[in-house]
Amino acid sequence: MTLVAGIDSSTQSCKVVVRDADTGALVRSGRAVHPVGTEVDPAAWQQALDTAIADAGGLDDVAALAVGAQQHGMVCLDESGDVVRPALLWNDTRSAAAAADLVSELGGPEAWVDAVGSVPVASFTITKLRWLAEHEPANAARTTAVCLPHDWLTQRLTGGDRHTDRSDASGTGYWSPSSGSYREDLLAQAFGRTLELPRVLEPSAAAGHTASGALVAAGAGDNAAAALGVQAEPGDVVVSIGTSGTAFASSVKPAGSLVVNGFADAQGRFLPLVCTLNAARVLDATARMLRIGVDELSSLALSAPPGAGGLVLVPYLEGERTPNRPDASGTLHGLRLDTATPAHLARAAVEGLLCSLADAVDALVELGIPASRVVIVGGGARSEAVRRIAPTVFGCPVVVPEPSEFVADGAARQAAWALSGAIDPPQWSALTSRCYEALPVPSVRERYTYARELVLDRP
Ligand SMILES: Nc1ncnc2c1ncn2[C@@H]1O[C@H](COP(=O)(O)OP(=O)(O)O)[C@@H](O)[C@H]1O
Ligand SMILES: O=C(CO)[C@@H](O)[C@H](O)COP(=O)(O)O
Repeated sequence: MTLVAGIDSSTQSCKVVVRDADTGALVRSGRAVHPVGTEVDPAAWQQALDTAIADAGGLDDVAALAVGAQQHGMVCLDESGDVVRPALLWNDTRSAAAAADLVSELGGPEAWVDAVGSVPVASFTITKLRWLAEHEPANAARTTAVCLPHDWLTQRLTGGDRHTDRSDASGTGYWSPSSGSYREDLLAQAFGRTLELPRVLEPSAAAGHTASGALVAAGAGDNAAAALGVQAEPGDVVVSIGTSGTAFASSVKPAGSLVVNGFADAQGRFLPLVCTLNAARVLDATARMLRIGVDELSSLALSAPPGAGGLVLVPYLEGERTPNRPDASGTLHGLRLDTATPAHLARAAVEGLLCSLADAVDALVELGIPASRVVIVGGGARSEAVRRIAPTVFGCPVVVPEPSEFVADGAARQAAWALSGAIDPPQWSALTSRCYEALPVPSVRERYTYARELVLDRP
């Protein structure tokens, strides 16, 4: 049996899966936690990767591997290749003002959509580089190269040159998915000069080999890797409920808007995507407030009526990216004596999270992307309340594949693809999924929209 490995170096943890290259069958897996915070020393990702690999029983017997990782994080390197400062992650909002400046300097948001498919917000690497130039001139002066979390880990595995792929390059703000080339002019405008950038590999290319001789594939941003892992069908919109909430779909042509990020995918196509800052951790935070675990939160939520008696949680607990309100906070709206119960709060948290993601799906639909089904993945998809309430909020059937680490799975599938030399990725066994259907409850979204508009412009 030929083995391949996939790595997911995501916000909260590092996961490793080892799979059969031909069938995709899971052979073994491992994981390790990442430090908390929006600024992380990349060495901590390396340590977590080493621990996760050991937990998975080592990778000496794998023929190929690939890294999927959280997008956008700014890893600054000096001329020796050493890290200049801790990486600023996708959910670090300190560069929000820099993002606004960059948008107006280029002539407005439409100019950015034309240039790179997306309007940069604080998550995008280019805005972090502007922030660095303005706030840490000594660190900026030392920086000669910049790369992303998956690029950095891939280079650590190969010991060779730095590479990236189309999907991750498309989240920088200085690479154009439609032309397939860097916009070094935009980088220079943002940072004051250009920097050494990783070479962008095609989806099935090799970045190099590990010391033990395993092929290291191009890797990908985590959402693009998840798209490879879930093997979604036309008409499916994938909604990932991890630290971030994302809604995305495969597209044969570039597709971005003022709200939708027009990313590239990891199969040579495109991945229009909407991302929120607040997803699974809305459930974590609510469970913490109630001093219960997430499973009990789920049971409580299901014990309350749809609409939580009018109680609405607008879940902007870390500020928000879509809509772009970096300084927003969360709000509870509609609290009354009869809704002041743990069950109503639990229901409001699940519904608020899902309404925010339904807004994200709507933004894709407005771009002409079909959404006949929603496929939910990520840690939050393990919640029974999320699964059962989702179709009432999304207004369409919701498919939940049997829980798996889809980012790591997609990276493993990419590794098998690179190893095979074939034109297309291998067709692995179909996933076992369950479909949840329920009548839509439009009043839940109507009330959420009302509450959201009330608080949108208040910090
Ligand atoms: N059964 C569950 N119910 C609700 N949330 C869950 C459940 N299991 C895991 N989670 C949450 O999922 C999140 C981790 O999801 P994951 O997709 O691995 O995130 P990331 O990739 O961003 O690190 C955590 O916040 C965790 O609390
Ligand atoms: O910024 C984005 C997408 O644009 C996020 O989706 C990050 O890629 C982090 O992903 P998770 O760790 O939440 O999976």
